[in-house]
Order: sequence, then structure tokens, then C-alpha cells
Amino acid sequence: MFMTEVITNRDLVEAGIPGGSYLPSLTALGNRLLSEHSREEVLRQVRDVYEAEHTVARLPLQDDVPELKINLEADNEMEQANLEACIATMTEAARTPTVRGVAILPDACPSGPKGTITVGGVMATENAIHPGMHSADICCSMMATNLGPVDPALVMDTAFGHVRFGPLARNTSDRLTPDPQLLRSFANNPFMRAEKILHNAKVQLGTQGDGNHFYFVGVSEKTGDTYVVSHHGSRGVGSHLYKLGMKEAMKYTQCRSPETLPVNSWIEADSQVGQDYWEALQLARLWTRFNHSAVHDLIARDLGVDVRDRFWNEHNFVFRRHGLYYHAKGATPAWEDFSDDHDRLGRTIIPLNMGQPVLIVKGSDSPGALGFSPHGAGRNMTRKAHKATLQGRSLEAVFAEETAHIDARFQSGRIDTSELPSAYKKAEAVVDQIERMALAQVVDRIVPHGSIMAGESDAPWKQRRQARDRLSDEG
Ligand SMILES: Nc1nc2c(ncn2[C@@H]2O[C@H](COP(=O)(O)O)[C@@H](O)[C@H]2O)c(=O)[nH]1
Ligand SMILES: [Mn+2]
Repeated sequence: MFMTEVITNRDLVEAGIPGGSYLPSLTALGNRLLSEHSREEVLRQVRDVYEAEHTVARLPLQDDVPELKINLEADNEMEQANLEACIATMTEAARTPTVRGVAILPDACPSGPKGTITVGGVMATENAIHPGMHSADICCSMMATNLGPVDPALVMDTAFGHVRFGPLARNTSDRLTPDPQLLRSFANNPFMRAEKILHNAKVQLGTQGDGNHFYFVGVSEKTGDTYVVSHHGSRGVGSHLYKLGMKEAMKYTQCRSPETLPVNSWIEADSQVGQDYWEALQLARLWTRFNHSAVHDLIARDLGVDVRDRFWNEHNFVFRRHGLYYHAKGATPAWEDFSDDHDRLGRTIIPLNMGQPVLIVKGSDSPGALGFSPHGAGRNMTRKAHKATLQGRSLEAVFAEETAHIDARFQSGRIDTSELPSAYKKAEAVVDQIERMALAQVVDRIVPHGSIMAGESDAPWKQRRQARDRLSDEG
């Protein structure tokens, strides 16, 4: 009988057992064993029990990575460099232990340090949701509304009065009202009930953000009807959800697979947290749909016309299919029933740039692209590299040349050259690859009349990016 002392939680931690909710029961076990064994023996036995019952094998990075499905062709040196960078980063990301399939699309370009999924990229994973693979702009998406045979110039002016790009929020007098039932669902979800999410769901409703988000007005080649097409995501709702998801993912992955790059951390999909996060993603999606349609409805109301038709699709999201989680970061789902509210004619939307038609396509569910098509034209070079190509020319001259055939407006009143057509890959080459690689079938084209975007601003995040660019120039 050795009963001379007790074992505490701290003793177990000092003996190398990490803290956790199981600690009190292990301590109780240790104290029972103390009546029969030496302290040293008890600690050894408790450690064995901990290892048998409370640890899971750590997952190493995969050496045999799934075959990379490449749907991207390079026509010149710059495109070749882009393709190689895409392959390098996706090959690294594919080493993440959960990854079962990888594809890059014609609009692919790197977006982050090596190992980060590309824009124009798809990653299929097993029992894992990776916030870094659907990106921070959760449910970035396109919505098209057919307004009938209305004068597109009138639609442009009406739209301009209703959109709120950039740091412009809707002020209290023109704020839109969120769907009360949706807000109740937010309050019931452990992620979505966060104060910042609930706040943004109210004050950011009817806002579009900045960067390459846009409102596009054009005329259908097929019917002559005028369409409005919008591009934005879930705004502050999604960006805060992304932060919360990433925090959970990093906590889990640091223990489960410490070799995995932090950006590729994941949440176990069939855990409670995973189910809550999945539901939160669906709620952010519903908020985004409401955000697109609320502004489209205001435009139709002011024009005094009925909405003749409407469809939409997300391109930054996670889809459950074939028992796997398909993460799309800038990729359009190309199978018919990818969501509960998919278009009954199977149409999705692929824009190219403000001066080119928006493509209305029917996805081909190509196995060679894991069932996806591109979400745009994509960039061959960074914003900074693109700016360098314009050196020596005034902003106004570049703008006038590239937008002569359309009514292009920046809501801030300041030209953002990084959003002009020349910033994107050649539209014809992307369309050619979509068709030749049988990723989707073009069923209509919305010919551009005009486009509204945020424009250049002094938003704090833009200033931080410029400061980083200056530093990298100096360094
Ligand atoms: N019709 C327009 N298309 C545009 C515009 N700016 C960008 N784009 C295209 O959209 C995709 C979406 O990019 P994302 O990664 O931010 O989702 C991009 O690849 C471009 O091809 C525009 O003003 N009008
Ligand atoms: Mn987008």
C-alpha cells in the first residue's frame, strides 16, 4: 500500500499529458491506482490509458498526391510562368492529408504563398472542410436578372442609384431589411450568432464591397432583353465567419497534422463543429442570395418592370458530392443540381471583363475538371505587375482606350486600372479553352452596355497593400 500522496491534474500535465476535458477522469484513475502502485508506475499506466483512448494518430503530409487535373494552356512565356506557379502551389496543397482530387481551370492564377489553392482551383477532400480553400470571400457569386426589353442606359442610371460599392455603406435612411427568419437561423448557429456577423448582416445588406465586384448591364444576344449581372460575396458576414472557421481549423489541425500548412487547416466535417460550420456556410450563402436579389429588385421596381427571369451561382464555396467535399475557389459548379436553388435550365454565369460579354453557360460536368468550369478570365499577372505595364500613360488615356465602347463607371469617381480589361487574361483564349476542353457550353452572351465598380479609394486595406508593395520594391 503506497497511499502517501495524491495525483493532481497538474501532475499529469507535467508527466506529458496535454490538458483537455479528459484530465479529471484520468486524475481520478491515477488516484485509484495509487493504492496499489508506486507513483511512477501510476503515471506510466495513466499515460498508457491516455495514449490508447485520447490520442489519434497524427496524419503526415501525403507523398502520393492525387493526379493534378490541368485544364489550362499557356500560349506565351508569361502564361507559362503562371501555369508553372499554379502547378507548384497546387501540388504542395495536394500534400494535405485530406485531399483526394485537384483541378485547375483556364482562369487559374496563384493567390497566396506556395501551398495555397489557386484562384480557378478545385480541391476535393475527405471528411474535411478547409476554410482556406473556399477563401475569405465566402459565396462570392454571380446573379443575373432579365428585366425585359428595357433601355440599358436607363438600367445603368437606375442601378447606379442603388448600388453601394467600396467604403460606402447604406446609411440608415436607405438601409434594407434583412429576412427576419434568416436572422433567427443565424442566432441558432454557434458561428453565425457572433455579434460582428449579426451586425454586418444588417448594416451591410445592399452593399457590394470593392475590388472586382461589379454591376454589369448588357443585352442578351439571343433575345435582345436587358440583363443586370452582379458579382459579390457575403461581405462582412462571410469574412468574419471565415476567421472563426479558420481559428477552429487551426486548433484542430495543429494537433492532428502539425506538418500541414496553416492555410490548409481543416475542420473535421462529421464532428459537431464541422456540422455547425457547414450549416453556417449555407446561411452565409442565403444572406448573399438575398443581398444580390434585394438590389436587383430595387432596380426593377424603379424601372417599373417585372423580373422576367433570374438565376445565380456561387464560385467560392464548398459542395458535397460523391461522399467528398469539393472546395471551389473561383470555380463554377458545372453539374445540374449543385444546389437546392439551382437554375431549372441548368444555366450558370461566367464573366470575362467589363468590356466583354458575360457568358451564360450550361456546365458539362467534366470529370477532367472534377465537375467544374471557370468563373471568369482570371489574371496572368498581379495587380502590381499590370500597373507596371501601363507606365508612362495617364490613367485617363488608358481608361478611355479600354472602355470606349461601354459606359464604365467607378462609384468612388477614381479610375481603378487594375480592373480594366487589360488586367485579365485574353477573353477569347479563355472561351476557346472552355469549349475545347468541354468544360461548359455557351448558351447565350450578355453583350456589355456598361459596368459599375468601386473604383480606387483610400480604404485602409488598400493603403496597407500599397505599403507592402512599396516595401517589396525597396527590399
Ligand atoms: N463582366 C465583368 N467581368 C469582370 C469584371 N471584373 C472582373 N471580371 C471577371 O470576373 C472574374 C471574377 O473574379 P473573382 O476571382 O474576384 O471572383 C474575373 O476572373 C474576371 O474575369 C468586370 O468589371 N466586368
Ligand atoms: Mn468572385
